[in-house]
Amino acid sequence: MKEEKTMLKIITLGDSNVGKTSLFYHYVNGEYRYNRPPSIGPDYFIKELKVENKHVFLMVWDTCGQERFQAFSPPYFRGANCYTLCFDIHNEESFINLGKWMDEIIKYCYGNIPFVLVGTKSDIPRTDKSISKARIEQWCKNIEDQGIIDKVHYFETSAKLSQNVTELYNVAAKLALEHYSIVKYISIIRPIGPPEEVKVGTCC
Ligand SMILES: Nc1nc2c(ncn2[C@@H]2O[C@H](COP(=O)(O)OP(=O)(O)OP(=O)(O)O)[C@@H](O)[C@H]2O)c(=O)[nH]1
Repeated sequence: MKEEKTMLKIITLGDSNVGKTSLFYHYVNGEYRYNRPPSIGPDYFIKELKVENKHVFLMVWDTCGQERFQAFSPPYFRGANCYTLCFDIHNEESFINLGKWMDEIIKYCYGNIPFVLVGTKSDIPRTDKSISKARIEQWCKNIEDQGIIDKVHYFETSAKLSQNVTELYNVAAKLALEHYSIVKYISIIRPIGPPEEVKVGTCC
């Protein structure tokens, strides 16, 4: 029998300049690109891989963190199986704005929200102004305590030094497959249409 092919959608989110495109570019091309112009719109690529012995197509979306993109972003938030939520570990504002990005994700999801938290630019040594590991752990714990997700998966990455880039996308792919299976299961057991509060099909 022909193996069923599964398309999983992963969306990269976070403030402008945190290094989203550099991560995305590194994952696609296996290298760091210096002097890249800022993103002017969303971009994506599709990669074929095996996740837990299942043949899947990973559709990874890069977005730009600018306000003008956020104003038009809802179509890109929808239909995701996992989000990679990025902040720069040396940029306080990008860490504080994680709450804003979470609010956006929550609008389009229900149940356990599949996301991976990514602290970027780990090749730059931490200073007093950087976000401490203790603060990041506290942020993860708050999210877990609110029941938004059972366990936050956190990676500190460097696109520049190739640290944790593949690892983060491997975990995102695994979470995306789990989410895909749950949504598929719900749509099978509720074929006539979901009750209003479940909103299958309009969420991630
Ligand atoms: N040291 C270091 N710098 C990085 C790393 N990743 C990205 N940068 C730098 O951070 C800046 C922003 O990187 P981008 O990948 O363009 O950031 P972005 O989040 O996609 O920005 P927008 O497209 O505006 O949303 C660039 O100058 C990169 O060279 C990293 O791992 N280490």
